[in-house]
Order: sequence, then C-alpha cells, then structure tokens
Amino acid sequence: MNKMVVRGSRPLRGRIRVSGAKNATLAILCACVLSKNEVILENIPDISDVRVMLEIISYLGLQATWLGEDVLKISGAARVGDETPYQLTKKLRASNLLLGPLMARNTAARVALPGGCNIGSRPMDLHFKGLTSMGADLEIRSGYIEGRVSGRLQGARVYLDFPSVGATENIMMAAVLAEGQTILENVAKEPEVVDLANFLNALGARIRGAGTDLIRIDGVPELSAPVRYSVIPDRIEAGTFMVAAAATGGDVSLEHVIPPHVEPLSAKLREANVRVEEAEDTIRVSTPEPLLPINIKTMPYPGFATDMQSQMMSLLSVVPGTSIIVENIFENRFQVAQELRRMGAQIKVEGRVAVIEGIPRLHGTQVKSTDLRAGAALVIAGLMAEGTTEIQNAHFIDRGYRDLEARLRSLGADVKRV
Ligand SMILES: CC(=O)N[C@H]1[C@@H](OP(=O)(O)OP(=O)(O)OC[C@H]2O[C@@H](n3ccc(=O)[nH]c3=O)[C@H](O)[C@@H]2O)O[C@H](CO)[C@@H](O)[C@@H]1O
Ligand SMILES: C=C(OP(=O)(O)O)C(=O)O
Repeated sequence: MNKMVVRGSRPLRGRIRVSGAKNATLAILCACVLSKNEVILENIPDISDVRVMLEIISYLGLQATWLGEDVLKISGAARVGDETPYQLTKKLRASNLLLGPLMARNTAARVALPGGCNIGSRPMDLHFKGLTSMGADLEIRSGYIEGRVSGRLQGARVYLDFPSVGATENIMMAAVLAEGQTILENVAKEPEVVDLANFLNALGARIRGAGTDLIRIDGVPELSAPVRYSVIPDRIEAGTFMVAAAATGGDVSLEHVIPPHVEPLSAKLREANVRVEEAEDTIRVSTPEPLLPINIKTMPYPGFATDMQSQMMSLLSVVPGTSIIVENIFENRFQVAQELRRMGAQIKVEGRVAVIEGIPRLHGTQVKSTDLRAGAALVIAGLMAEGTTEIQNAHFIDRGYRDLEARLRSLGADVKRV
C-alpha cells in the first residue's frame, strides 16, 4: 500500500476540516513524560509519526489510549524509563525531543539518535549547548546520546545561535523541572513552540515569553496537574490544501484553521494572484485571475515555512514567468525538483536556489517521494497534471497527513492507493 495514483486536471471544490498539528502533537507527547498525572489530549492527528511516538512513550512506561478518533488519554507514570530504542527512533526525527524531558525527569537518558526524512544534516549542537549549560553531561556513543546530571538540572542563560524549533523545545522542557530560572535567547517563535509552552503551563510549569525571542522559565519541582488540552490546527496541512486548491484552479474552504498561523503563506499566495479570504477560523482559497510568478525565501517563523516550500514549487512550475525559491533552512530540500522535471517542469537548482520557468502543463508519469513534503508536492503536481501520476514511497505522506486520499476525494479529486 505504498503507491498513490492521481488522475489530474480536476479542480478541488468544497470544505475540509484541518487536523491537529503534527509538530505540536509530537512535542506535547514528549512533554507527557514530565507529568505524573493523567493527560487528555484533543485534536490529535492519527498519522504515522504520532503512532510511532506513542509506541516510544509506551516503551518508556506511559499508557496511551485512544478515547475517540482524535482524543488520546496518556497516563502519568510514577517512574519512566531512561532509554529510547533505535528500532523506533530511527523512524522519527522528533524522537530527539525526549532528551530534555528525560534528563529533567530522571537525571539520566539514553536516546538513540533520531531518523526521519533525509532533508539535511540536522545537527543537535544547539540542543547540547542548552542542556550542558544546565549541568548535563552529554556524549554520543554507538549511535545513542547518553546524558546524566548529578542532582537536578540548574537554570541557565542560553543563547541559541539559530532559532531552532527542536532546540528551543528540548531546552524548554528540560528547564521546567530545573532548579532556578532559565533564560533562553534567540528562540524559535513557531506556533508549535507556543502550543508546547501553553501545554506545559497547564501542567503547572512557569514559562513566559513563548512566541517572542526570549523565553523565561522558572523551574518547579514537579508537574502533576491533571490536564485536558486541545492541540492547535496544523498550519502545514492547511497550507498544503490551500496550495492544492490554488494549483487546480479550485475553490476550497478550510475549517478549523488559525489564519495568522498561515499568514506567511497567504501573503505569498495573494502576491501570486490567488484569492485568499479569511474569517475567524476559516480560509477560502480560489483563483479567479491568472496566476503570477513570485519569489520565496524560507525563514524561521514568521517567515515562509520550509515545510511549505516543496508544495509551492509544484504550483509555481505551471505559473507563467520565472519564479525563484531560496531554501535557507534545510540544504537537501530540493529533491522534489528532479521528480517534477520528470513531469515536464523546468526547474534549475543551484545550491540553495531554485529557478522555475513556468510551463503550461505538467504531464503525469511515475515519480517517487523522497520525504513527507516532497510527497505532498507530488500529489499537488498529480492533481494539476494531464493524465495519471503514480507516486511511489507514499508512506512518507502518511507521516504527516491523515487519510489524505479520502479527504482529497471529498473535494472531487481522483486519488487512490494501490
Ligand atoms: C518535529 C518538528 O517540529 N519538525 C520541524 C522542526 O524541525 P527541527 O526542530 O529539526 O528544525 P530546527 O528548527 O531545529 O532546524 C532549523 C535549522 O537549524 C539547524 N540546527 C538545528 C538544531 C541544532 O542543534 N543545530 C542546527 O544547526 C538545522 O540543521 C536547520 O538548518 O522545525 C523545522 C523548521 O521549521 C521544520 O521543518 C520541521 O517540520
Ligand atoms: C520536516 C518535517 O518534519 P520532521 O522534522 O519530523 O522531519 C516536516 O514536517 O516537514
């Protein structure tokens, strides 16, 4: 079941509800390791990354039970294990977010180096910088990060050389149980970081400033408040449907979305002549006018998200004129260009810059997804293309999109798994 077949040239029309955010959910599930009490989580997307993370935290001793299609109960545990196994962490990049919580809860951790999509080298030096400033002793041995600290972690002042999402989250989770105050400077401002901070505060943490450049955390001895928490909508899933709607000349309304979270994308789509109409928690996307070429640079939030870059490359491949994309976050995120070229796209890649000369139509053929967002981009390309597109390695898509083919079919697409 790992090939997706798309018959193209049909505009998407209708309404679709956006799922809970993958990246917020993954971090929040790691944060559950810090809690001694039961947690109920709402708006959890049933996607393969979440399933793998649930296996990992179950291995650590927590119990996860689905109470409904998107509601999870996570039991607190009096004691959690120290080690995450390679067999599970190799499937999931975000498994590295267990390092901070385990160091804080257990004062020791053995976390297998994470796997996930091959989109760049993805070092963890900034995670290490923060945790060692707090007194942790960390080393990498035989593919595992081994950490220990004598006594509790100590609050510290940490400046991140780059506003890394993962480093901000890992250090923030470690700091909530540290002794004293931690000040994190030049941190990531992504909505998922704010969602994690809100969740931790609901558990009893004392975090201020999430969503700004500077986060202050006053450590507390334990987190034990029983919590019911609803995860934010997924801005990348929402964005993917928005681009798919624009690419097919369709008219789609997204429900359960936070419009400011997708503003960096909405602004670019408007520049390309796409009509984007926002209400309180809905966005309607349509294309009454011919589209225009645009330039994009990926940046940390509130800049344009790297996780939306591949999908935009598909769209721009059929917009008349020259568009330019500069990828500033992950050095290996242009792999989809060679697959789009197989469909006829004219895209030149040099280092971090892609130059796209729009052509009138893409043509369906066999392509393969190389990572999650490349997979989504190829689905969008298939929806626009003349003929049939077969996307191999569709399991990448399941990492981050819940039941994508059925939801696209509900908008009029012809998509199936074979
Ligand atoms: C599970 C999750 O939330 N994944 C998201 C998270 O990934 P992730 O947290 O891995 O991304 P980061 O923000 O950490 O990475 C951004 C940049 O910083 C570099 N870096 C990072 C850490 C470090 O210690 N040293 C270092 O040099 C990375 O190589 C990359 O060039 O944010 C990315 C950037 O928005 C998104 O694309 C991912 O979808
Ligand atoms: C890169 C992504 O995720 P991860 O960090 O989990 O690999 C993504 O969601 O596009």
